[in-house]
This record gives sequence, C-alpha cells and structure tokens, in this order.
Amino acid sequence: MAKKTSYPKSDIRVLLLEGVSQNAVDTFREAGYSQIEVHDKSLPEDELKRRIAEAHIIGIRSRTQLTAEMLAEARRLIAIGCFCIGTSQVDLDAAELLGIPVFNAPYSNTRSVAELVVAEAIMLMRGIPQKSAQCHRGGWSKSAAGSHEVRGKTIGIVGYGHIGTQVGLIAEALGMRVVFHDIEAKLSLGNAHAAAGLDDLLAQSDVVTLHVPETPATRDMIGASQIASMRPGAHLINASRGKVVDIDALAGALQSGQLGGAAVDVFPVEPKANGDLFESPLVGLDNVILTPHIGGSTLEAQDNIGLEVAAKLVRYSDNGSTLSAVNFPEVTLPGHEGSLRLLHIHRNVPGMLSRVNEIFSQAGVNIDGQFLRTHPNVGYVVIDVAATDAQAVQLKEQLAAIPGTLRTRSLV
Ligand SMILES: NC(=O)c1ccc[n+]([C@@H]2O[C@H](COP(=O)([O-])OP(=O)(O)OC[C@H]3O[C@@H](n4cnc5c(N)ncnc54)[C@H](O)[C@@H]3O)[C@@H](O)[C@H]2O)c1
Ligand SMILES: O=C(O)CC[C@@H](O)C(=O)O
Repeated sequence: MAKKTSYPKSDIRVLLLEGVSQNAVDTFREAGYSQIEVHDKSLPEDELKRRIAEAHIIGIRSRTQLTAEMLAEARRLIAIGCFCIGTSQVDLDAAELLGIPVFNAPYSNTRSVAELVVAEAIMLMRGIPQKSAQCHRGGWSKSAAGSHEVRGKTIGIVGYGHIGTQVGLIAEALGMRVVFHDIEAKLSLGNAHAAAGLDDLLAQSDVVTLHVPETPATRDMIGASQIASMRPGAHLINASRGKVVDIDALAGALQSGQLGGAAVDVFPVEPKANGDLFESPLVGLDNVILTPHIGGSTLEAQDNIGLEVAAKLVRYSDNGSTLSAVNFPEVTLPGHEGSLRLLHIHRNVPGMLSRVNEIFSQAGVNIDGQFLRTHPNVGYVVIDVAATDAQAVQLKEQLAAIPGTLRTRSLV
C-alpha cells in the first residue's frame, strides 16, 4: 500500500507560549488537533531551542524572540502565530526564507490600547500619579495647581494607524483637539488634522502619544532633542514599543520637570516572565504611570486574539491559505475536496514555475487548479491535482528535489 503523503493532524505538534487565550487551544481542538502543549510563560532560550525543533506550529506573544538563530533550529515548523499586533519579536525575513509564514492579530486589541491611552491622558493632565503616590505615603495636598481638564487641550498622535485613529476619535469625543503625524498620507477622522511634521506636532501638543511600530526609523524616535521640542510641562505616553523612546532622556526630562509626566507601558528591556525583576530609570518617579506591557491585555482582546490567530494557523495548516500573513506571499485558496493539494515554497528565481509544471506534465497528471504569488525572494505555488496515492508520493518528492525549494507539503 502506498504511504500516506499528508501529515496526519494527530502528529502535528502545536506549541503555545506566554499564556495565549484558552480560545486558541479550543480552536485547535475543534479543528481536530490533539497535540497542543501550552505554557503560561516564554521559555528560556535553551529550552525553546529544543522545543521549537519538535514543533510544527508555534504561538507566541511579545516576549519570545524568534531570531534567525532560533528559527534555524525549527526544522519542522510550518507556521508562526503572534498572538498580538506587534511582530518585531520575530525575524520575519529569516522566517520567510525558511518558508514559514507568520500570522498576527492586527486589530483585536486596538480598542483596549486606545481606551487605556485616553484614560492615561486624563490622569496625567490632572497630576493623579503624583497625588496618588503622595497619599500612599500618608501625604495630603489638596490643590488645583497644575491640574487641567483635557477638554480643549491638544493631543498629538504619532503613528495614525489602527490604534492612533481610535485614540483620536475617543479623545475628540472628550473635547480634545487632535493632531497627528504619520509617514504615510492618512485620511483625517473627525476633526483631526495632520501636523506639518513631528517637530510641529511636539510643539503644539499638551499630551503626545506614540503608536508607531518598532522599525529602524522609529528607534529612539523620541530622544533628548524631540523632548526639548515639546511644550514645557507636557506629557508623553508610550504604549507602542520600548525602543521608540530614549528612556534615559525621558527620565532626565521627568526629573527636571521639563516634562510634566509620562505613562509608559513598554520598555527597551522587559522582564521575560511575571515575577521577574523589572528595572527602569523611571522606577520611583512619582509623575510616571508605569504598566507592565498590558495595553492590549484585556480579557476581551485576548479572547478575540486567541480565536483570530488560531483560526489563521488552522486555515494555513489545513488548506494552505496565507491570506494576511505578515511576511509571506498571500494566497487565498478554495476548498480542495476530492483533489490532492501540493504546496511548494521556493526561492523566487526565474524558471521555477516551468520546472514545477514540467513535473506534472511528465507524470501525465492534469492540474485542476493552480495558485501562485511571489515576493521578491520567495514564491508560493499551490497545485490541486487528481492523483493516486502512489503518484502523490512521487510528485511531492520530485517537487522537493527542485533546486531552490524551501518547503513542500501535501494536503488531502
Ligand atoms: N502596549 C501594547 O500592549 C500594544 C498593543 C498593541 C499594539 N502595540 C504596538 O502599537 C503599534 C501600533 O499599532 P497599530 O495597530 O496602530 O499599528 P498600525 O500599523 O495600524 O499603525 C502604525 C502607524 O505608524 C505609522 N508609522 C510607521 N513608521 C512611522 C514613522 N517612522 N513615523 C511616523 N509614523 C510611522 C504607520 O504608517 C502606521 O500608520 C504596534 O506596532 C505595536 O508595536 C502595543
Ligand atoms: O500581548 C503581548 O505580549 C503584546 C501586546 C502588544 O504589544 C501587541 O503587539 O499586540
């Protein structure tokens, strides 16, 4: 009897780290996956290297670093799920060149971050962090000095994407004036308007809030000279990524009173697990709200993220669709009932498709459907055929032998 070509679901190992929602586990179970290993923390590097070598699918949040070196150990890995928005913890190019698509949840915690940011803007404008700290120490200083309504004040939003626009809409509903800065041309929502540039935004805002991704261009985007461009006594909120702000420059400005206060949720170096020591130059400053990277950590957001990312991973594993992958050619595929589906991920070099097609032509196998998308470095072609089990084994082996092949899979 011919050997089976598709990998049985019961052998597919799913490794879920960092306490992703139970919804994710349930989604895999309902789709027929049974080998699901769940950890509520990220794993130490050595252990992760061992575990990732066995896993076919891995789910992480922001603490697990999937570097090129780590991914080189992931010999069986077919897909990565980031159960969050940010994907800078994964070397996306390295994953693509290994033929591994990465999925995330681009909107599921947007509202949670936006609500927190607007609440923090109110707290900072009222001087609540300092007043609360004083009361905790047994102090009492009832005064309106330095305390302001947000109504009529200006909030400056850096990065006017999903979160930035939500912040703008909620802030405007509270009567705030909204300005934004983005590297892309953006449609202004409500009465928001684009600042002439970052410096212009900094100069006119009472509260500045950051909502950019971590990229080489956003690293230390707010340093000493940008802080010097802000209004004296203005406030800074960072719930984007820690490396976007020069944290020593921020600490200095908060200590000197150049800035009135800050709310910081993300840090250049964050503890790996709950209970680990948190260290920052901002610790102990009364005018700072410190939170442990929980901007998107509401039960609503985590439940939605669990469903969304697990569904994308299951769809890729079962059907091959890569729609909404962040690093990979996107192919939306119909069902393939009655056909064998072969997936071929390859280096995007000239002549690859003709070599693929030559294999089917020589085998005398008709192609029912074919789907191809390429990125500059990687191509992804999906071929549906009516083939016997014996032909299927041979076809997959021949596809895998084409020079430049990164991965092949077959789905029945
Ligand atoms: N604290 C948390 O828990 C939490 C939760 C969710 C997201 N985040 C972070 O927030 C970031 C933003 O999320 P989003 O969903 O709004 O992303 P998004 O992609 O929708 O928006 C980001 C915006 O930043 C703009 N941008 C990129 N580089 C820029 C630059 N150099 N200068 C100005 N603008 C620039 C983009 O054009 C885009 O409009 C994420 O990348 C993630 O790192 C944090
Ligand atoms: O849940 C996390 O660990 C990350 C949350 C947030 O930073 C995101 O990128 O969505």
